[in-house]
Amino acid sequence: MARGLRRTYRAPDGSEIRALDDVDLDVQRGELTVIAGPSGSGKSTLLQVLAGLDRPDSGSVHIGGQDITRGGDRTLSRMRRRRLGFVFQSFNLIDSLTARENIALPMQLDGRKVDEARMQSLADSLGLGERLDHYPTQLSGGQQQRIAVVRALVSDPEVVFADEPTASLDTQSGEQMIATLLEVAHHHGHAVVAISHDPKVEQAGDKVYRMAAGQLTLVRSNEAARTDFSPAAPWAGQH
Ligand SMILES: Nc1ncnc2c1ncn2[C@@H]1O[C@H](COP(=O)(O)OP(=O)(O)OP(=O)(O)O)[C@@H](O)[C@H]1O
Repeated sequence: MARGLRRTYRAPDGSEIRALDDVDLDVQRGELTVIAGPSGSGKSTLLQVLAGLDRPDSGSVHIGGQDITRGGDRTLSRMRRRRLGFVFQSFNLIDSLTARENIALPMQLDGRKVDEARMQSLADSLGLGERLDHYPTQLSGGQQQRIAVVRALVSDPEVVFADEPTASLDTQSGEQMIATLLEVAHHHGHAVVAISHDPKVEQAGDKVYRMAAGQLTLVRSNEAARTDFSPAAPWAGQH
């Protein structure tokens, strides 16, 4: 996915900060990839570059055969809307819209029609099938998160990025979120990339990398993780 990424910032005293120092990364469908590491090690910079929200000084990021570090801003934002899904720390649900309307909104803003059957089957598989016509305030914190996950998945993205997905959650909701991300990777067959400080997220990862001073090292790879990935799922294998 990413090769030779470098991103340098200039500190106020004029010195260079290597936020990304020759980073390579491959992510696989059907796997939860976790990027851990201390504050300031470069995790957010990496996520931003992988998701096309920031450009590296050098190196490449390929998503679906396209190098997203090339091309103009419009191409980039279209690629982001069509090929990537995001689960942020705050779920950014709109209280005046139902769950169904919240899920549909990003695709509607992009001028696309939502596949209602896909939405329903994602919601069913995350235990939200009966809740799509509820408003966010009528849902528990855990259910709200899962709405945000369905919203990230409904456009069938190639990669789903999760930025500190458990940071704002209590222990139980955090555990539910981890189970949901694993379900999304293992059962729905998406590539899920989470950056996190949370040891429980790190423990759950199929592949775990650690960032330190802008360098990325693989610390664990669990090859058995993908055995329950079902290519027969209706949303799999369409890329
Ligand atoms: N816009 C910027 N200008 C200057 N330096 C920056 C900028 N953004 C990040 N940095 C520096 O780059 C390094 C990596 O920052 P980054 O935010 O990627 O780390 P992080 O691992 O995500 O940290 P945290 O876990 O605290 O969010 C840090 O030393 C940071 O101070």
